[in-house]
Amino acid sequence: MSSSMAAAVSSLRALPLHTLVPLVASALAFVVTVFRRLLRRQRPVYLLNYSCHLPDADRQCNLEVCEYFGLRSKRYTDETADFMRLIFRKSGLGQETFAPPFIFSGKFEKTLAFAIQEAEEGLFTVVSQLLAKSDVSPRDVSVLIVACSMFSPQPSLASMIVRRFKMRDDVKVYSFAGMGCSAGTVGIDMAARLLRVQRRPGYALVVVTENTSLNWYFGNNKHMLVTNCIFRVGSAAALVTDVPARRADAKYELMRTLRTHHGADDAAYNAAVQMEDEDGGVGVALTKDLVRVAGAGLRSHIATLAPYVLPVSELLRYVYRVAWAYSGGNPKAAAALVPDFQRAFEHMCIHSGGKAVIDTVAKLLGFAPAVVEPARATLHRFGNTSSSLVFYELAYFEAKRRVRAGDRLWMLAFGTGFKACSVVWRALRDSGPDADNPWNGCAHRYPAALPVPTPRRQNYQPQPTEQQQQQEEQKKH
Ligand SMILES: CC(C)(COP(=O)(O)OP(=O)(O)OC[C@H]1O[C@@H](n2cnc3c(N)ncnc32)[C@H](O)[C@@H]1OP(=O)(O)O)[C@@H](O)C(=O)NCCC(=O)NCCSC(=O)CC(=O)O
Repeated sequence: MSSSMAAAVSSLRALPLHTLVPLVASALAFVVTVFRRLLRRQRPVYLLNYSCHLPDADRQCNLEVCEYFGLRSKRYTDETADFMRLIFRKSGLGQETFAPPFIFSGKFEKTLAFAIQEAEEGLFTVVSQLLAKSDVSPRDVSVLIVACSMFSPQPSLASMIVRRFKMRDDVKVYSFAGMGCSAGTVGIDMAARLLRVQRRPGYALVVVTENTSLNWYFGNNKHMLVTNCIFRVGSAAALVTDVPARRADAKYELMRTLRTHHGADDAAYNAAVQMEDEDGGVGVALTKDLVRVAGAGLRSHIATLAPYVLPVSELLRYVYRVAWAYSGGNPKAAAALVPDFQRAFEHMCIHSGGKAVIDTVAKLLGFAPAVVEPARATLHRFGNTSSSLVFYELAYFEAKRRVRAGDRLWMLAFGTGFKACSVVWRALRDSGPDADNPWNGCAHRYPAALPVPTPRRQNYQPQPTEQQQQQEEQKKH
């Protein structure tokens, strides 16, 4: 024992018992806490890379394509066609979104074969692109998570991928449906949890898509027609890993995930539901209440998220503003206050499930138009592609070369149920567009290509359809 140690021990011995006991107890508690923390420390999880599907240009779906399909199918009344035209014009979708294969087939029936074709095209393309550019073999993948809300075939979409890419037989496969547009973020959360309980570091492949073929709605229920007008084809795949050696190649590190479920509330549960109309036509109904439900869900979601992501200065500022409003006798104003999330994140991938959804998030969180520009651009270019939306939005930031090492990025998605899910990333390096970035060749057109915002419920005069014009002509003669 060195002389200084011996001196310390003898001075400890000299202490009275009532001082020595608490001192030793606190020191022991400190050592145990540090040891337990070290044992429980989770391995960092990285987003190695991701890939989004860009269907062929001949699958682009402008208003003319929709009108032609509607007319030729002979399944819609004039009033219904007018309604869809109105929603299309107001939706914030551009003229280059992608429709499922059956729309272009000349057959006006939804069939399982078309749904399988739609699924295979999206899933197989994104998985091949992603594995190739990440230098990962399909046999390296230990966890496979596949999500598609509206289509759940047997064997599952996950099995289709295992078969196609000849994955190993101990791959842990999870295929989930009915989770709505939040499934992409839920998939990342699930991948991180599954990797962390594995003994050895590995790779989790998360593949998300939506499939509208079998839920294309041929009827007159307006809530179900809105789905036809805003949902479009899109898929994404992401490779999540906790292999320490891949940190140098990874684009982002996962900082936090948060999932909140508001389904205990009837209105939230019923906001978006798959149903049959009175004639037995199946589709997904989006109620007008969905936007309010999304706002309420977001409020409770951010109340949980805020303490984990906001800097202390912003939390204190928020508490001060709330206290000030209360002390001024204005509890309503106090309840409406939200912290400034722009102090927590440099980039935000906000769920772009519809124009009104983006408007609601922007209003509630006090975001300037520039903050929601990527969400509006994604809705305009790709439509509501459901669970893959947040990846198309991430690709937008990269296409615009806005991501710098150290930047914090917030993915926020809503899903039927009704649920909200957040994923927070930190950029490990500057990122530009990959060769398969779906915005290559069009990112430069944004935000200029976005339509001028129109006030909701503005007077709108529907244009006569081709059929109506012909009837008018016939009447004249
Ligand atoms: C549909 C819209 C583009 C319409 O634009 P505006 O709001 O500017 O237009 P508006 O208010 O004048 O409405 C135009 C006409 O559409 C009708 N209308 C609007 N929303 C409707 C709805 N959900 N069901 C039935 N009708 C609806 C209005 O009554 C009006 O008809 P009339 O003139 O006859 O009175 C917008 O409201 C919107 O973006 N809504 C949100 C879409 C949505 O739910 N997205 C989430 C998808 S689900 C998701 O993302 C999560 C998941 O799936 O998991």
